[in-house]
Amino acid sequence: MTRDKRLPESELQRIASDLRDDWPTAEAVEFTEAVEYHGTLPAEKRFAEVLETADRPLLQPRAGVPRLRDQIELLEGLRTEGGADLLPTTIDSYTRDNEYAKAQEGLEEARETGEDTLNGFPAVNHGVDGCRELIESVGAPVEVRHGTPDARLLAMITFAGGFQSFEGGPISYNIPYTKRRDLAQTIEQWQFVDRLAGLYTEFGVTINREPFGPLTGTLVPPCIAIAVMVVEGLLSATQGVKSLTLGYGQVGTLVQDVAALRALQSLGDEYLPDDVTVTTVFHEWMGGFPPDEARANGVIGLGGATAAIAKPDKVITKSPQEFRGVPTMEANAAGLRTTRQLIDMLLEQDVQIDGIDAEQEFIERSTRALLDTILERGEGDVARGTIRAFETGEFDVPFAPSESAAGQVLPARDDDGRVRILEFGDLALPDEIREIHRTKLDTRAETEGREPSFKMVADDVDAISEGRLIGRPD
Ligand SMILES: CC[C@H]1O[C@@H](n2cnc3c(N)ncnc32)[C@H](O)[C@@H]1O
Repeated sequence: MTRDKRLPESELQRIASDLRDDWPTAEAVEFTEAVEYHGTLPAEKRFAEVLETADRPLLQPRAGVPRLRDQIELLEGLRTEGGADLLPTTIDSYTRDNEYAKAQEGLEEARETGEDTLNGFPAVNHGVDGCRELIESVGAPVEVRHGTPDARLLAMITFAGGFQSFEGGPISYNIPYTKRRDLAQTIEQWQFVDRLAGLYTEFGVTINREPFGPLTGTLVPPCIAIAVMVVEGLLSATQGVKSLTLGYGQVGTLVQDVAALRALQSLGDEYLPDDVTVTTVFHEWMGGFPPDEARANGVIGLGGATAAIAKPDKVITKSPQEFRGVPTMEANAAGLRTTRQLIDMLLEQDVQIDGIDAEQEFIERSTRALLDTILERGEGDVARGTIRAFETGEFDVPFAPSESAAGQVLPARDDDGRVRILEFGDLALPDEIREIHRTKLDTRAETEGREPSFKMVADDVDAISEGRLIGRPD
C-alpha cells in the first residue's frame, strides 16, 4: 500500500540494482564516487546555492538537442547570447517513455546525419560521462527538464552525471503526461527519485527538486496547481529533499498571476517543513501562442512584467517561435532578453495594484479546502489521501489525459480574464467558494449576452493564440 513514508536504504538499493538492467550506461553509476564528483564542482555550478542566494528572479529557458557537442553549444549560446542565469537540459520524448533503445537509434542517426532526430537530449544514452562533460563545459548550473512518469533511471544517471536539479513529480508528470500509469505507481517511483535526491543531500550534495506547476498547461485554476505543488513538496520532503522549487504556470491575468505566485510561496512555507528551503518558479504562458512573432513577444513580455511584480525566484522563459515547436537558439535567447528587459525596467518600481490581496486570500482559502480534504481522505497520509481524492474526483485537473483523474473540472475566464471554474465535478470546494466562481462567470455571461457554457471554455483555450485574453464571442 502506498504510504508517505521514507524509503528504507535497503529498498533504495534493491530498486537501483534492478534499474541497472534497463540500460548499459547504468553500470557506471556509483553513489560514493558520484558524491565525490559533485564535490569537485565549483560554487557557480551548485544549483540550489545559486538559486537560493539570488537577489532577483533568475531566468531559465528550456533546451535540448540529441548530440552532446550541440547541447553544449546550445546551452552556452543561451547563457552568453540570452543571458540565462540557469540552464536546462530538456530530455527527449523516447527517454520520457523509457524507450532507451529508440533514443539510442535517434542519437546514432543524429550523429550520422547531423539532424536533430530527437526532440531533446537522451541523457540515459549519453550516460554518466556524457552528462559530466556537459556539466563541465557550460558556465551555469543545469537542471534536468522532462516529462517522465517513471524517471528513476534518468535520475540515477543524471544525478551521478553532475546535474543538481530535477523537474517533475508523481502527479505533475503523470496526470498531464500519460494515460495509462496509475497514481500509486508513480508516487512510489517518485519516492525513489526523491529518496535518492535526499541521500545526495545528506552526503552534502543538495539536489534541488522542482514539481511541474503548469500541469496540463491551459487555464488550470491556481488553487488546483498550488495544491498539487504542496502535495508533491510534502512527498519530496518526507524523502529528505531540502531544496524545493514550487511551480506555477502563467494564466495571463496580471492580478491573478501575481496573487497565485504569492499564495504559492506562502502556502509552501506554511505546509512544508521548516528545514526545507522553498522557492518558486513562474512558467511563462504554457498554452497556445500566437503564430506572429511580435505578438508572441508581447505574451513573453507580459510574463516578464508579471515576474517583476510578483518576484518569483525563477522564471521559465518562452520563445517567439513557441507556435512552431522547438525554437532555434537565437529565438530562445530572444525570449530570455525580452523577459529580462521587462524585469529590469519594472523590478525597482513600486507597483501597487488593487485586488491582488483579495485574490490571493481567495486562492489560499480554496487551496486549503483541497488540501484539507486530501489529508482527511488519507487520515493524515498525503500519499494515500491524494490517491483517494483523485479516485473520488475531490481532487482533479482540467484536460487531464490520465485515467487517474476524473477530468470533470472545466475552467473558463471571468469578465476580468481570471480563471474560474465552470464545472466542478466532485472537486472539494465548499458551496460558498463555488458560488463566487458562478457569480463571476455569470457577470461575463451577462456582458457577452450568452449562457456560461463549454463554448466559453473552448473560446478561452484559443484566445491567446488568436491575440487576446478572453474568448469573447465575435
Ligand atoms: C513543456 C512544454 C514546453 O517545452 C518546450 N520544449 C520541449 N522540448 C524542447 C526542446 N528540445 N528545446 C526547447 N524547448 C522545448 C516546448 O516548446 C514547450 O514550450
